[in-house]
Amino acid sequence: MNAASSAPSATAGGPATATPRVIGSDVVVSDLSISYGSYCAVRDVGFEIKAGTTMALVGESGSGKSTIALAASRLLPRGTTIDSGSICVNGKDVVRMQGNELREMRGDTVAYLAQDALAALNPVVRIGRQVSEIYSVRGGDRKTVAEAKAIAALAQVNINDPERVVRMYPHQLSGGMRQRVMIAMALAFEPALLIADEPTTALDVTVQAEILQLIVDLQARNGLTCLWITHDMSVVAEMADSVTVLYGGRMLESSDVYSMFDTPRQPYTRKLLDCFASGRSAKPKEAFSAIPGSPSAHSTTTGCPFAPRCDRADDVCVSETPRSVELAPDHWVACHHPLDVGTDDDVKTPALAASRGGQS
Ligand SMILES: Nc1ncnc2c1ncn2[C@@H]1O[C@H](COP(=O)(O)OP(=O)(O)OP(=O)(O)O)[C@@H](O)[C@H]1O
Repeated sequence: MNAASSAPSATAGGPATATPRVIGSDVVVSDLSISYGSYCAVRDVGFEIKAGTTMALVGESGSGKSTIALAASRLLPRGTTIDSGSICVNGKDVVRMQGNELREMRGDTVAYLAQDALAALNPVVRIGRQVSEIYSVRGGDRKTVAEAKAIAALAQVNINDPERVVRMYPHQLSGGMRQRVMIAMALAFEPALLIADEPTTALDVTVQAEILQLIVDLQARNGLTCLWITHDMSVVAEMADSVTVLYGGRMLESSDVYSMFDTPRQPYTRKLLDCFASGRSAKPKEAFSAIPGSPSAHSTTTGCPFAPRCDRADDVCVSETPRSVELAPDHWVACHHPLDVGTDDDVKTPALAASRGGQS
């Protein structure tokens, strides 16, 4: 797809049902290519997230999800180049920001929530100081005002007894509590876009569910736009309004979450969903689905990056990069041999409806 002209758009209708006060913004990523030295990790990626909705960026390890997340937060490591493209939030291109505009963008417009809260927090500084410094340093508040705001921010993310928690160090908190602190810090200045880079991967399932619910609640309250990075389709089923599937740094499919789960058109997406469905339904001794091969072994500049592992691939898949085509309204697919609709190619994933309390 030429993403600049035809970025797929998210469709509302996901978990948040209240009418929120929308602070979020449309996000439009166009023709984005990013390289680590001579290695191109992201190629010609484009998508759009409607204000107040959540888009999940999914794909196996190494597909380029975090690279896009870091680019949108302008946190890419030194030596990384954004070769082309734009990432527009609130109508402004984050890629081209410099100086004060860039400093203000971080936190004010775009907030980044990392997977590892323990690594992100300073181990020798009490929680209260870490949170209140956001208000005093960035917001210019007096110390007492900043401390009061820190306590209020911790209460907002359902931390009980925040007056006690502000006196604690990060290692004294559970993983879930640390992630709540990180969410409070990320949302301190009501950013337009929250980028959540697998923030629940390190947590056990019950804490994970609590954190997911917290973000859904916060989103329903303030209409935050969310880019959710994950390889976990059950999290996608829980959280996303729309989904973009990456593979080998390229976008293979993008649509609203229901079309993606019910009528995936890219064979790779279908295989990801088969893994998800088998993980949910597998009885003891029943085999889990897996995708044979590994993505890291196949870095291609021409052809479909999934071709070496795809059972539908032929010569054209190897020699020509598929263009992204809108096969149904807002359903974009890059594939020379897309799956058919209304045949056995469809997957019905009741788990999605169950995750959404029966919505469909
Ligand atoms: N700092 C770096 N230097 C060089 N190559 C990198 C760097 N960071 C990532 N890469 C490479 O870029 C590609 C995309 O990596 P990225 O971390 O964006 O993928 P991902 O989909 O987020 O994977 P994961 O789910 O494992 O985090 C991979 O091949 C990776 O090895």
